[in-house]
Amino acid sequence: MTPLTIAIGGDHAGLPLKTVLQQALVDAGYSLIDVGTNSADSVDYPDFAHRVAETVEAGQARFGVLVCGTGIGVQIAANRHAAIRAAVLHSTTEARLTRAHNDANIACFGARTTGPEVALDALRAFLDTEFEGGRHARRLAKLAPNG
Ligand SMILES: O=C(CO)[C@H](O)[C@H](O)[C@H](O)COP(=O)(O)O
Repeated sequence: MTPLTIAIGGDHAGLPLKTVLQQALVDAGYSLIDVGTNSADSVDYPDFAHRVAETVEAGQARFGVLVCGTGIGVQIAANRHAAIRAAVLHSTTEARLTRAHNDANIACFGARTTGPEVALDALRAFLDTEFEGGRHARRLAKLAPNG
């Protein structure tokens, strides 16, 4: 079976947590598209958020993972793309519900706000939860521009 592909990226502030999440995803058998950054040099988080969003929008990856200092900047940038529903996660409950109810396709994390164990648990819950559809699909339709 073809492994699920995940696009991953983030800025310098997110790099320590991105590295942990990236290794865990590889160990779990996922195929990764890493858009960077991979150095501690200061960079701009929207550049990496847009790359991950574009990769998911193009269907080259099923899900995206984004990491910056708080997860908020990358979430804002990714959500400017029409096909993207990006959510900042601080718990397994948020991860499960944003997949089940919002059909979120990008998980965002804050390396300065969320520890690696909590982030890893949340990412696993995000990837293991299916969208429930039904009433939630009707609501998602209303998220479309001018919806
Ligand atoms: O954009 C952010 C907040 O949503 C991210 O946390 C960035 O990583 C942060 O702004 C980077 O800050 P720095 O002082 O340039 O390291």
